[in-house]
Amino acid sequence: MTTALTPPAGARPPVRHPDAPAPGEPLGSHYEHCFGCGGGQPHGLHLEARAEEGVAVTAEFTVTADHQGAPGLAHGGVLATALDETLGSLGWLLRVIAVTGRLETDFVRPVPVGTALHLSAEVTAVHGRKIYATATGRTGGPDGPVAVRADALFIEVKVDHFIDNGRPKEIQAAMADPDTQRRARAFEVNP
Ligand SMILES: CCCCCCCCCCCC(=O)SCCNC(=O)CCNC(=O)[C@H](O)C(C)(C)COP(=O)(O)OP(=O)(O)OC[C@H]1O[C@@H](n2cnc3c(N)ncnc32)[C@H](O)[C@@H]1OP(=O)(O)O
Repeated sequence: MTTALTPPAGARPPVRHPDAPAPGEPLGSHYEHCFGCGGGQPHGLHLEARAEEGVAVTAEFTVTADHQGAPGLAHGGVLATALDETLGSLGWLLRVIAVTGRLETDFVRPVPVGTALHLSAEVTAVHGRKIYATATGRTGGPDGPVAVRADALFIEVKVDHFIDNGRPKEIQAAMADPDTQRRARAFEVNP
């Protein structure tokens, strides 16, 4: 792991927000057209995450033929996306909006099409806007062998990050999303 992913002296343990969803509760999608979790992406991962105790989540995603790199095997970038999405959903337990600054991934075993990847992620430390987190993806069940793992640094941002950088068409549509939980996750967690 690079030094950029080692929490500095003065980093603190994460604090679960009092309004975080209860352990076992599904987090839902933060954006209909998110490639990781959105229902509106036919070839997306449709990853479903739920809250765990502490500042942790678990999630599943099944590798389909749309996700291949080598014949019959998941593309590494797709697996990194699954880790990134799972890690990204941790922000909802802290009630902050955060984007990936750095994602360092180990690909330990190939993951065949048809495999359900069992992901788990947790925040390990927080230092100012920097959120340090780690994730694993296992095959064969939540206690199966590790196929992929990642360490990551997320950076807390304000909603302006999306307003200033996203395309107005999608931003306006997302802000008018009638799904209030999804809109809250995307934009209203830390106004
Ligand atoms: C609509 C739905 C919404 C819902 C949102 C949820 C989306 C979930 C999707 C899954 C997650 C994603 O893929 S998110 C998409 C992929 N990620 C992105 O597009 C981010 C692109 N990068 C950026 O926009 C920017 O670089 C930021 C915001 C990350 C940082 O810029 P900044 O705000 O100007 O902050 P900056 O001063 O540079 O950095 C703050 C501190 O973090 C450190 N830092 C920053 N980047 C790194 C790095 N790569 N490696 C090490 N350290 C770093 C700096 O050294 C500094 O430390 P110090 O000096 O304080 O010590």
